[in-house]
Amino acid sequence: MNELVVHTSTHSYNIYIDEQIRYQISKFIANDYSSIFIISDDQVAPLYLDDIMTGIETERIFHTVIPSGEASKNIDQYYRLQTIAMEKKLDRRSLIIALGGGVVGDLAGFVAATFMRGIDYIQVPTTILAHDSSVGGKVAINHELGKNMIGNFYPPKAVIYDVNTLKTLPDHEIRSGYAELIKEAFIANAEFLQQLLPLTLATISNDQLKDHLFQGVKIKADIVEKDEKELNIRKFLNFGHTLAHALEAELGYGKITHGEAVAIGMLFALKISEHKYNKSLYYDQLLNWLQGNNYPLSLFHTGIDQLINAMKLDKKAQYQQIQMVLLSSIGKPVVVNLTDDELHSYLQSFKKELSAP
Ligand SMILES: O=C(O)C(=O)C[C@@H](O)[C@H](O)[C@H](O)COP(=O)(O)O
Repeated sequence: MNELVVHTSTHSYNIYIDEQIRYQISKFIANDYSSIFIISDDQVAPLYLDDIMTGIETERIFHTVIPSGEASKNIDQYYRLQTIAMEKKLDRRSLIIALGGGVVGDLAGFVAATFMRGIDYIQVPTTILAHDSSVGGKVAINHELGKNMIGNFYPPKAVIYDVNTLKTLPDHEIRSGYAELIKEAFIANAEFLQQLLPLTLATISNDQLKDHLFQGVKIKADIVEKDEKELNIRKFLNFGHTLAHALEAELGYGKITHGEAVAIGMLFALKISEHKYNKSLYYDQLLNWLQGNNYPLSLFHTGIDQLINAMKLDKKAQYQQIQMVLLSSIGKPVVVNLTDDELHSYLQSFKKELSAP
C-alpha cells in the first residue's frame, strides 16, 4: 500500500492508495463515532456504496446521493444535506464519508466543515481528478458568479483511495484527472512531465496510473504541508485555474469538466509565460498532447470581457487586479499581476490560435 502523511495546523492525516482498499474502510474509522453519514452521487453509489460499508458496525449509518456533476456543488444541495444531517440527529461525534469525485468531496467536506461548526469527515475519492481535490482540505460550493466562492480550509481525517474504482471512468473523466496530474508535473517536477507528455490516455495501464497518482498526490501533499492556507506557495497549485474557473462559470457548471477547463487554462498560462520569459515552455508540446487526447479545446468560445470579469473573482486577485500563476521555467512557478489590457490582448490572440483550423 502507498501511504503518505499530511501534517496540518490542526492534525495529521494519512492518505492511503491501494487496490481494493474500499472494502477495508472500517479499519480506518474510529469505533466511537455516534453515527456515520455517507454522501455520494447517483453514479458512484450504485457501484461502491455497499463495498465501503463492509465491516462498519453501527446501526446509525445513513446515506444520500446527489446528482453527479459540477452543477450539484450548489447552495441547494448543501442546504438539503444539512437538513438530512439534522433530521438524522447527527451530532459532534458523527462522521461524514465523501464517496465520489471532486464535487462530492468538496460539497460533503463543506457540509462537515460547517455542521455544528465542524465534524470529522473522510474522503474516499473515486476519480483521477479527486487525487487533487481530496488532499489539502479545500472544501467549497460554487456560486453562479464564481467557482468555489463559498468555502473553507478544513482537512479530512483520512483519504482512502482505491485505484480499482478508476477502471470504469469515462474518457472525459480520465482527461479531466490527467490535466491536474500534468499541472502538478509542470509546477514541480520536469521528470514527471517527461513521463506524462508522450502518453496516449486510452492506453494507460493500471500500474502507470497508480504510479502517476502517487507522484501527483505527493507533489500536492508536500506543497499543502508547507502552506496550508495558501498564503504563499500553495498558489502554485492554481496553475491554469484562473482562466479555468472563469470558463466553467461562464459556460455554466458542468458544460466542461473541471480538468478539461484547467487544461485550456494551463495552455493559456504557458502562452503568456513563453512571451514574458522569451523561451519555450512546452506550449506546443502541451497543445499537441491535448489535441492528440481529444481535449475539447473548441469549448473556449466565451466573450473576452466576460471572462476577464469572471477572472476578477479568482481568489488570488487583489484590489481587482488579476494574478496568474505562470512558469519562469518548467518546475518554477511564479505569481504575476496582469492588467486588464494585457489580459485582453493575450486572450484575443489565444482565442484566435485555438480557433485556427
Ligand atoms: O489545492 C489547491 O490549493 C488548488 O489550488 C488545487 C486546485 O486544483 C483545485 O481545483 C482547487 O480547489 C482550486 O482552488 P480555488 O481556491 O482556486 O478555488
